[in-house]
Amino acid sequence: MTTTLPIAGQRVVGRAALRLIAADKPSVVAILVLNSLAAVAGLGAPWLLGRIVDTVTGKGGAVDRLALAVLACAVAQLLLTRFALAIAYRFGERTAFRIREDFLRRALALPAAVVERVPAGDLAARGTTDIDAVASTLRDVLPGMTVGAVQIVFICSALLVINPLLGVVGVLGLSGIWFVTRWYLRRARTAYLAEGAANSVLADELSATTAGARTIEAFALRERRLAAGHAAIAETHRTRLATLGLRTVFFPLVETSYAVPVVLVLLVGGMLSIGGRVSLGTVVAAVLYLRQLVGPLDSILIWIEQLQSSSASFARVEGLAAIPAAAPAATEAPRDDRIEVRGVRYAYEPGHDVLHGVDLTIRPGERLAIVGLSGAGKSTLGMLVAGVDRPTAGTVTVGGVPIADLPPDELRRQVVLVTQEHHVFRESLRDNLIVAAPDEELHEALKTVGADWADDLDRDLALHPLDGAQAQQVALARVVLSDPHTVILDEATALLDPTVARTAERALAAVLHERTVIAIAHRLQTAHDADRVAVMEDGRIIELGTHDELVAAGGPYAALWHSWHDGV
Ligand SMILES: Nc1ncnc2c1ncn2[C@@H]1O[C@H](COP(=O)(O)OP(=O)(O)OP(=O)(O)O)[C@@H](O)[C@H]1O
Repeated sequence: MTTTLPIAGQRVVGRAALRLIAADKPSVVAILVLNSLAAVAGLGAPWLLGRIVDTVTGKGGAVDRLALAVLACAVAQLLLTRFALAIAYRFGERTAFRIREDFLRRALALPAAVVERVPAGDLAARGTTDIDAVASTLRDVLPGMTVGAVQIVFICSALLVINPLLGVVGVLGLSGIWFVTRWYLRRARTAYLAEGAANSVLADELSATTAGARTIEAFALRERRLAAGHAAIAETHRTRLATLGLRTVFFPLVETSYAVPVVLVLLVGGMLSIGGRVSLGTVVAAVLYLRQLVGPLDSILIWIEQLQSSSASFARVEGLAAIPAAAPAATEAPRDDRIEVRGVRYAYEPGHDVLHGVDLTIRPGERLAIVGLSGAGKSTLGMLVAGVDRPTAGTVTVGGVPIADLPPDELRRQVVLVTQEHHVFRESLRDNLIVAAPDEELHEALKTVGADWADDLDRDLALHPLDGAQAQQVALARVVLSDPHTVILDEATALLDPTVARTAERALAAVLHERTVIAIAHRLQTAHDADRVAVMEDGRIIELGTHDELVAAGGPYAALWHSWHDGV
């Protein structure tokens, strides 16, 4: 069962955007000022063209000087825009950097148990495509909106100044755009959130399909995966069509709304001009201003549209902050190496306990095997004893301190969980060993686990990847370096091929030497060799004792043992 990552509300997104803007105030101010000046420079041309018309019709000054002024305005606008853009791009990239860093920090601060349960595709989509969408909007939206807004304010003012009546007619004629935009905004956020969620599901399906390629082949699951993939693609298609559908209504309506004020000004201006109350040049300038409004209005509306999609993305990025980070670490150090599990319950989903009050004391130095049918709760118990998550009720302590509260460095010295998943990072071999130690110690640890191939600690594992057996040796070398008193083995060598498993088991034996071992046993031979065996069924320990005691007791373990032993 997976957990869905939360989505931040509009207010949280708004505050986060303001924080990002406030973090780079000088750039924002420069962007606003330069773009405003560029917008003012851009206003010179229509007014000057109006004067040229009046000059030609015999009411003004020299045409050549006016034409030169038009050119000067254009050059000033070009230069100011260029500098404003350069600052805006740098601002955008710095901001993207900040969002990415924050996202990474938040993702790493999530409790490991949460990370394991969230769909990997969703986390990846939020960390890549969503952040990209936010970053490019922040980079472009500020200059885009400023230029647009300043131009609109100045153009409308100019319109009102050259002729107040024509100005009012023009501005009123534009009001239809407001209604159209309101209609659109009411629907867009939900539609874009649905699109983002569908994209995440698709990313998840694709990553699950690639990660499970072997299983799919082995169990002939191709058709089932195709059906699941098809459903995810169909949902992406449907949600994309929904947002595109909104745009197919929005943009044509806006286009039509632009013509309304021009027609009105031409009608009113024409009548006033015939009556001699306004010059033809003024009507021409008013119409040119209105036509000039189309550019900034268009860009503002495109930005509003873009803001809808990227604020949905930002809501997904910020959603991560809504998950409580791992609880503060314990300050107390464990008194001894004794691990106690008392009255432990655990639920992956609220209300559905998979452990129902487990009690267990793990004696320092013992080898304890946990056996039971699939789904009995063995891995869950192992995960809690390893401090990956806290129990829903009850306690899991080492030396009297709750294990999951230990700071990572301390926890690593107490208990380490070894599973069949060996994470190798795209870094050097040295960095992959994780524990900072002198080279001799690192070599020694690698030698202990039989990694004869590992002579170069600087080997770049991104360029020269490890095979399965080598990756497992690196994982075991990490255990040697952490030097915990207790190691939990959960299917540590179960899925490896037999030749590799033998090497791995030799390495494992070296690692386990003189440590407490809790082995989640899939082969009863492991239980036979252990000091004690705990038998789990439906989230409870139903038997606990030595192999011989349990066989003699003739209970569930004895039955399991006989059926396995007779089958061998
Ligand atoms: N991530 C998870 N989300 C929801 N339920 C889970 C999750 N992991 C395990 N469970 C459920 O918890 C119960 C115990 O599972 P657990 O993996 O601990 O059993 P197990 O004994 O280790 O089984 P196996 O031998 O198959 O690994 C099962 O019902 C399982 O379906």
